[in-house]
Amino acid sequence: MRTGNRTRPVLTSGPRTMLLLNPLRGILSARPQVLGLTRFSSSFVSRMRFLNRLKQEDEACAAALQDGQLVLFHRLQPLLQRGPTGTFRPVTLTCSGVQSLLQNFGSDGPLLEDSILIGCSEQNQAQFCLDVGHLDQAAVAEFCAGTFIDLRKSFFLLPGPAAQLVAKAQALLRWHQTNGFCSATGQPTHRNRAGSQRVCSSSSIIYYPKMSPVVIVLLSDGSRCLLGRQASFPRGMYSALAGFCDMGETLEETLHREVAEEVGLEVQDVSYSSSQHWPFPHSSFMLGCHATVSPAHTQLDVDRSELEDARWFTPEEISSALQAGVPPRGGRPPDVWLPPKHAVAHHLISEWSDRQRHLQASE
Ligand SMILES: NC(=O)C1=CN([C@@H]2O[C@H](COP(=O)(O)OP(=O)(O)OC[C@H]3O[C@@H](n4cnc5c(N)ncnc54)[C@H](OP(=O)(O)O)[C@@H]3O)[C@@H](O)[C@H]2O)C=CC1
Ligand SMILES: [Mg+2]
Repeated sequence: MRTGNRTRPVLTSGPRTMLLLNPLRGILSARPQVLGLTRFSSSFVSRMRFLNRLKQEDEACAAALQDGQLVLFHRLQPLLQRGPTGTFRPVTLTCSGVQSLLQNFGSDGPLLEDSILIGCSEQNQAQFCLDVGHLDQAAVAEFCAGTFIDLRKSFFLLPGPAAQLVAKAQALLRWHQTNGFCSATGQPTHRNRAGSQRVCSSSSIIYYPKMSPVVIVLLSDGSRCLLGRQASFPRGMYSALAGFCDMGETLEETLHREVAEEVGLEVQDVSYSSSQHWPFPHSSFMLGCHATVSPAHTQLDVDRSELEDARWFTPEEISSALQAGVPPRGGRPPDVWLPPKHAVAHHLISEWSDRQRHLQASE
């Protein structure tokens, strides 16, 4: 591996360099006559159509890569950098920056073309990710003035949108790494340019990246909410109840079944709140709901093989746990604390707490 005489790659994640980017550069460079986009369409609509076209047209995607931003991973760990204000952000490189990095390290492994489309910036620049796991991790990190950090840690260090982007990128990289062969024929599969699908070379079966749907529910009896913890959770952390959807189930059926299985209660009303892609341990699609049980039937019958504990919490207990936040690493955590802000469980608990506060204020 050649490491001497290195030219630093062009970083695009800093605020100063971002200002230099032409906002329409990503779109215009990717064959605008083919894309059929105009400067004047809604920026969200044009971004979505741009991305969709890049998934469908290999040539357009290759052109967008030349003008794109890349997030680097090393064996599924994202490369992060601490910004001037102390907050973390993913290191993003230009295409030529990654090319010079690969050349400098004498890379004979995966090439720039192995990068996977993950999104489009507000400045209409296509975003890609690339795993350089064949290179020396410490040397690449030093070269890019960043650090490769385990996804679980990265996810909570990054601000929300960056955390979701990095989680999506890792999920796609992982999916490609583990879907190189057709499960029907055993023959190799080949990806399209964007990396949004793989096709069996023999049967032409098309494979798309997979997520497992999970229902997560915050149960309320009108005045309290129910939280539980698995033995595998960090000590003291309580969360909303969650469970994987079985084949053929609706969201409501999963919710009713999981609540019955885990705590022995019958759900009355269900309302949808919000959703989230959750990368741990593998890609889940979390569907967050609120649900009620009758105040006359709140006696828990906890399945101890699934949950170590489950209890009803008052609005005051929830409010003070929300204020206390996530305990710092090391030392003894409090008896009860709640999932961090990035988790849909936190969102459900906050929503319930706000609603209780409004109800109490209006009484
Ligand atoms: N973002 C958030 O706020 C939160 C996210 N979560 C996530 O929700 C997910 C589900 O919660 P959990 O309570 O564990 O789920 P379940 O209550 O469904 O229990 C998990 C068990 O279900 C079985 N199972 C069924 N289908 C699948 C599948 N597709 N993938 C993996 N296991 C499956 C496995 O059992 P077996 O091995 O016996 O077959 C597994 O051990 C977890 O991945 C967790 O990380 C949970 C809480 C909060
Ligand atoms: Mg569960």
